[in-house]
Amino acid sequence: MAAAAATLARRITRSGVLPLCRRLPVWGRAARRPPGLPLAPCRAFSNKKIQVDMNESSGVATMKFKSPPVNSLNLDFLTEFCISLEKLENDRACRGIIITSAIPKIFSSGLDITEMCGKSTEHYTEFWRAVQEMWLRLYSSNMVTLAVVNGSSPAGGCLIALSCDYRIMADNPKYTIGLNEAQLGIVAPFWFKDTFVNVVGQRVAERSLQLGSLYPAPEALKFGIVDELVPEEKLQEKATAVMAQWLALPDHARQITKSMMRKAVLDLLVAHREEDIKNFTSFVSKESIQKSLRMYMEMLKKKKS
Ligand SMILES: CCCCCCCCCCC/C=C/C(=O)SCCNC(=O)CCNC(=O)[C@H](O)C(C)(C)COP(=O)(O)OP(=O)(O)OC[C@H]1O[C@@H](n2cnc3c(N)ncnc32)[C@H](O)[C@@H]1OP(=O)(O)O
Repeated sequence: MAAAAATLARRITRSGVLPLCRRLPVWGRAARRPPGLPLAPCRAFSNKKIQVDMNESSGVATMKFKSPPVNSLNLDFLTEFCISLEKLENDRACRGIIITSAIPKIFSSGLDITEMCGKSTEHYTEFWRAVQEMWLRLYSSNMVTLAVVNGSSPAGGCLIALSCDYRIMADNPKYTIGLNEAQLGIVAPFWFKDTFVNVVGQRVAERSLQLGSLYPAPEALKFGIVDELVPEEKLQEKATAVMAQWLALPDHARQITKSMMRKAVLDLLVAHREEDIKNFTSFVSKESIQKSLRMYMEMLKKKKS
């Protein structure tokens, strides 16, 4: 596992573009399972920050974020996330993934702000490439991707949910979700924006992005950021039912349709990846941006006392 992580990290950071394997539609992966063979009911693999349980009889993997205190997306987390996605993508038995959190009340707090503060240009480059890689893999996945948002999910956490095919959120107004970058004095990059527009439409996205709005769950439902609200104790049951509904269709038709809907947005980042990294590094390296991020971190810490 450590060797695989190191290899992937090297590939992400050195070669520039990690080959996005199996991006094109896979024809009926479930149909290739040898008929009549007994299936092991469940397999699991776990890294430091993400637990994956694979149910082979349903072909559904559950990926649980378990990086306390708040599942922030640092370089190690992103690398593990990419490795887990790659493993599942290449596993013919896996047709769907449920992405959720093992940390109570938090889905993910978004990008780890400390990765964007006081670091070198090389570090910002490596970090941003990993963020891009995570999104490219998730948004282009052939599997059915279902976000079970069982806690707050600002910024990068919201991006993960938006990149899935369907979003179920716990029906709790204390949990918020949204792309709140503007509140930190930073700007959601074009592919965050495009992903958001593809889910909620231009008007809601423009207003929400300019205001950096974080929506309590009921409002998130109203604006289409999530598809359903479910009492927290019913999330698992609902996720299983929704997944079964999506998996009832032939894989190839769903996959080609998904690829058709998302291709333009994916292609844009692939074509402008290096430029996007340069924009990010020069943006976060500005003293004014560093100051905003430091103040935001201080505000988070003060809020406690
Ligand atoms: C020209 C255009 C060019 C564009 C170029 C690109 C520009 C840059 C784009 C960058 C995009 C950024 C995306 C992001 O995701 S930024 C991150 C945004 N996240 C947030 O705003 C969430 C902040 N956190 C919270 O609101 C709360 O912590 C939360 C609701 C998640 C949980 O609250 P709770 O009360 O349960 O926990 P605490 O607040 O006490 O937090 C516990 C500790 O965790 C630390 N923490 C929280 N969030 C983060 C984070 N995102 N990164 C790092 N650390 C985080 C918090 O400080 C506490 O730490 P301590 O225990 O040490 O005090």
